[in-house]
Order: sequence, then C-alpha cells, then structure tokens
Amino acid sequence: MKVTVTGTPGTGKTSVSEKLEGYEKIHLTEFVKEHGLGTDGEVFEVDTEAMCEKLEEETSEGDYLIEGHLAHYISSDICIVLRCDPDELEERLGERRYSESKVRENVESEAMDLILQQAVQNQEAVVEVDTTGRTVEETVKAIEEKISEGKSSYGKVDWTDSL
Ligand SMILES: Nc1ncnc2c1ncn2[C@@H]1O[C@H](COP(=O)(O)OP(=O)(O)O)[C@@H](O)[C@H]1O
Repeated sequence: MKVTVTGTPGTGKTSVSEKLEGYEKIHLTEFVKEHGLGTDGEVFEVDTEAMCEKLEEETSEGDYLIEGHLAHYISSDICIVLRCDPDELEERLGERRYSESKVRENVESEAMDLILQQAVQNQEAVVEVDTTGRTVEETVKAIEEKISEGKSSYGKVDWTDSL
C-alpha cells in the first residue's frame, strides 16, 4: 500500500504524517536532497521525473507513506490532499521565516485549489481533508477513516471567496 500526502506548505503534511502509524515514512524534501535530485539556486529545483523514478524503485514493496508538496506526482493507491482555509494558512505560515511574497504565493495557491487540481490529474484516488479548526490528532483520525474507505472524495472545499 502506498499513500501520498500532499498539500500547500503549512497545511500540515509533516505534522500529520509523523502521527500516521503503520507505514515506512518518506519525507520528500529529505529524499530529494539525499539522492541529489534537486539543484540549489535562487529556488531549489526538483527533477520531478528522476524523483518519481527513484521512488518507484525504492517503494515497490511494502507499506509507504510519502509526504511532501510534490507527492501527488508519485503514483500511489491513495493520495491525501490536505487543505487549510487561506486565513488560517496565512497565520500558520506567518510563524515561519518566509518572505511576505512567499506567504502570499502559497495562500493564493491554496485558495485556487492548485495542488488538488494537479493531484486529480495524476492520481486514481484523491481524498481531500480539511485541517481548518482541527487538531493534528483529529486530522489524523479523518485521514485514517478515508484511507479505510479507499475511495476518492473531494470537491467540498471552496476557498474562492478569499481570492
Ligand atoms: N489540523 C491540523 N493538521 C495539521 N497541522 C496543523 C493542524 N492544525 C494546526 N496545525 C499546525 O500547522 C503547522 C503545519 O506545519 P507542517 O506540518 O510543517 O506543514 P507542511 O508539512 O504541510 O508544510 C504545524 O505547526 C501544525 O501544528
């Protein structure tokens, strides 16, 4: 079983993945750096094709959870897309050492469902989980329920009012 957990930065991928049990975990940024699959410049650029190939190789057997904002490009049995209301996301990202423009870019991308759209194009089963106003534990529980249902569910979240 291969589960991917994706979402805009700050939606909670790392926090919830730490608490999901029963999987070998792969943190994509670490994986990419470890295997030299990215280039450092003004922005860190990932060779997505090479990343997917390497991961297919390394996760062909066993139960894996792959977490990162590019995780939806890796074929999986189920892809979890974490969502967060743009206002709450802005607060979460405000606590990081991000520039104002980086915060704005991520908040807008969340409001436009960008990652959800990419996930739907690349994955068979996509599940959207709203983290807004929930604790990490509540989110983990919601994800576990969705994984056991094993079918796609998305489209309820609508942040277009904040655009
Ligand atoms: N329901 C929730 N699910 C996940 N994270 C949450 C939730 N509510 C608040 N948070 C907080 O939001 C932040 C998300 O950070 P992180 O897990 O690093 O996100 P990402 O890996 O998506 O960039 C953490 O500080 C986490 O405690």
